[in-house]
Amino acid sequence: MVNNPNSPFADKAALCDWLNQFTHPWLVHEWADTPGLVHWQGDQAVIITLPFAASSVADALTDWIADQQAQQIATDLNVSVKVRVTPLAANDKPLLKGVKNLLVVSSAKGGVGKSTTAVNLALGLQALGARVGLLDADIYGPSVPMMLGAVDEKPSSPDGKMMSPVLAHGLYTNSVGYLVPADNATVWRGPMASKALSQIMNETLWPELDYLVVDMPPGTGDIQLTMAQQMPVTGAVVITTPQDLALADAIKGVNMFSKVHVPVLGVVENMSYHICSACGHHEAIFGTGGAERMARDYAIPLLAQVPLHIQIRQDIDEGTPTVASSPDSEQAQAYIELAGRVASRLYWHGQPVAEQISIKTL
Ligand SMILES: Nc1ncnc2c1ncn2[C@@H]1O[C@H](COP(=O)(O)OP(=O)(O)OP(=O)(O)O)[C@@H](O)[C@H]1O
Repeated sequence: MVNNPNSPFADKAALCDWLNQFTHPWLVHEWADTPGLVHWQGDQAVIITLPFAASSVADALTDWIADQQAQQIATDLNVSVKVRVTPLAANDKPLLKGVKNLLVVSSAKGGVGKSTTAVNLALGLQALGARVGLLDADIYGPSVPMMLGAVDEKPSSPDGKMMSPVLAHGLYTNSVGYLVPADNATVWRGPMASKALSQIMNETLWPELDYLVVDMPPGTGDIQLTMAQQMPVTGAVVITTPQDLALADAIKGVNMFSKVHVPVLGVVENMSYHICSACGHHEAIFGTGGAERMARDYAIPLLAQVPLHIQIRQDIDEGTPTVASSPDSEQAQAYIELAGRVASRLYWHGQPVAEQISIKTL
């Protein structure tokens, strides 16, 4: 109960009622009532902490409050809005040391744009104010070093045991591609591939990260299943393309995660429609409606429809992914929007864990 007679609100519930008038697609109805988000001791200082990558929401909320105060509402309060990502429980496994949330990006078949999406999604989370790592676990086609323009980099190992990730475009990254030339990795099979994978998974010394995005090998076989089972995964995103066959495969991907109790956040339809680089015209070259139908029939959220755009391919081939090179473009905004949806769904459907007990070694 707040007893300050000068306060515009009788108590915290009244303060939260006021804040709940601010709405955003990434916030739930009556978001301000969520424990831990609004701090107010009854004095003039109110601190709002958004618990997932959402700096654009923080900016919009700050503007809304300024607007309200310009209308003489709550003028006595000094409200600050910040983002601090909350660690979430991951299928009963202890979190990776330093990593608050582990997000896997997967596809049932190769070539659908899984790595391109993983890289731009990681950069999108970063654009929303998070500290992000990217683990390239695609041992058969480790493309992350090339996509980040870091093929000549190598992780350092100050203690001769653990690897320090390579920093590229602000992302902390590791990949078997840094350890062996990309051409060799594609011929790896069985034990060699598993050994390389367990090495980068267990011997990387991640700094404090809000999100670690893992680019999985394509497919729904044993190796993917084992990985999904062994990692402390907070949520999975499945990438597909609009063709009927790819959509049918995406269901396999969703089912694989369900088997090992990993929550699937939803599906991304990549190359959903073509944007002409000359005139900006949108054309649905593979037809429309398939992903929406699948989402409806199988109750899987459709997280984003990413356009097919020549610039996405050119940027990533040059090692400067679109979200890093032209963050204001329509294509980059599609990835940033995806990142916000992923981060918000992860939080609102997740189970927060206390930070001091969450950080354990695997
Ligand atoms: N939305 C897009 N617009 C234009 N080009 C794209 C888009 N998404 C992916 N690409 C291009 O398609 C090709 C395949 O993409 P990518 O390597 O990301 O697929 P993948 O599913 O990770 O493949 P793999 O199974 O080999 O790992 C790349 O050349 C990439 O630049």
